[in-house]
Amino acid sequence: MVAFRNELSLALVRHGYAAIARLREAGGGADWFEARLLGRRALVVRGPLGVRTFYDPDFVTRRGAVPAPLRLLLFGPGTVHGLDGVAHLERKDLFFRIIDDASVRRLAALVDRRLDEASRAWDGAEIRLFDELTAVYGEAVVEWSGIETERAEAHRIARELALIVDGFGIRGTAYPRAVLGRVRAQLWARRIVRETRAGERVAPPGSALHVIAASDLSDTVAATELVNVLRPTVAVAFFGAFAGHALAAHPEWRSRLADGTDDERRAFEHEIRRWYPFAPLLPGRVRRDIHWAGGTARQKDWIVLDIIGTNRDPAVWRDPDLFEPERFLDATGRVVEPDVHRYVPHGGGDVRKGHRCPGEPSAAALLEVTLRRLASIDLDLGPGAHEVPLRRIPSRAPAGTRIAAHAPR
Ligand code: HEM
Repeated sequence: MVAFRNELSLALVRHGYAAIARLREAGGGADWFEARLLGRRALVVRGPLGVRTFYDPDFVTRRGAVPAPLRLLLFGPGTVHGLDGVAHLERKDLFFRIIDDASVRRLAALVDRRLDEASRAWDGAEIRLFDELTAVYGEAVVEWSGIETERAEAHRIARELALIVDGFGIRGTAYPRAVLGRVRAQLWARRIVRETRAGERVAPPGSALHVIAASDLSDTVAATELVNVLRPTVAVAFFGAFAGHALAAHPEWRSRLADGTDDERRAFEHEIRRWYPFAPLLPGRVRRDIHWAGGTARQKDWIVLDIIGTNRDPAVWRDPDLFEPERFLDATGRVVEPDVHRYVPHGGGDVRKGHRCPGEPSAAALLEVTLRRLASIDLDLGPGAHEVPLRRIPSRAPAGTRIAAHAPR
């Protein structure tokens, strides 16, 4: 039993998002501490120095960093996430060619239009916000990606993609359902890529499908990367549902978000991604010995970046456990963009050089338009929906609870 005492995978199963904090407390409370992951030594780090170390390619590699059951489920075969060095930068460039300021604006406009349409049907109804947003984001991103398809088909694929993300905690029935979702989404994407390459389907120049189909990736890897654009965009629905929760919990912000400045919406959006739980950690493998106050992490040991602990690091954030969007506003009401080594819901460091998420601008833009729409609707959380579930990974708010929505003002 003693051998399992500080085994992170077991702690995650037992304590969900509180796992790392509990192991840290049990080990004396230091920012960096030693644990075990899948039976091997793991250095768990948080805070700015932890982020710098985790993203230093001299010390950390991503090869073999994500265990296969999770890697194949979440990211797919041959994905950008597991590449290092030049191969990684070349693959990453594919995503920068797809996601730029103009394309993010286009995606946000598509989402805004569909949200407007969908929210009119919510009048007086009880809706599941997560499901509604999955459909809205899914339909928008399928169109934005240059994939022509029926609305019902876009909704079906959006549900598969949401299932994949819902299973990343690798627990209970969510995991096998997620695996089925991955298989179906992967086959669908491979068919789309093949049809495009065969000239049977036309993708608008510059669209995700066009860029990916024109690449020299195999059909399977091209399908993987197409899903790596679609899946995480649908996954913004996890934060979108939290946005509904945050608005219900902080009604004093509603008029500021419906009619206020872009800066206020952006500050609120930043705080949602800092405060609400989604990805709990990132795993890497030590490439070169890391000497730290508690010892030495050796080659092939795990290194784990504590995302939640960094986003709530008391050495960085004032009252880190309070939900306070004002922390991202300066005295003149302008938004203060968070530091890339202190704010890591999408990973940290330089997005161009490391593995940080290239889709962060899309996620932020989607959340901002969602906040503006939701702020003009009455959202009543059902009984029991005020707690954010922290045992289950990924958490969802408000899990399975209905929200009474009323017509836009
Ligand atoms: C809910 C919203 C999202 C969250 C919380 C999120 C989070 C993350 C995290 C934590 C990483 C890993 C960073 C690392 O390994 O250092 C990542 C990587 C990635 N994300 Fe996102 N992401 C989101 C949305 C998006 C969107 C909308 C896209 C694309 C349109 C996207 C595409 C990617 C890709 C391609 C990578 C791999 C980057 C690499 O390995 O270099 N993500 N994301």
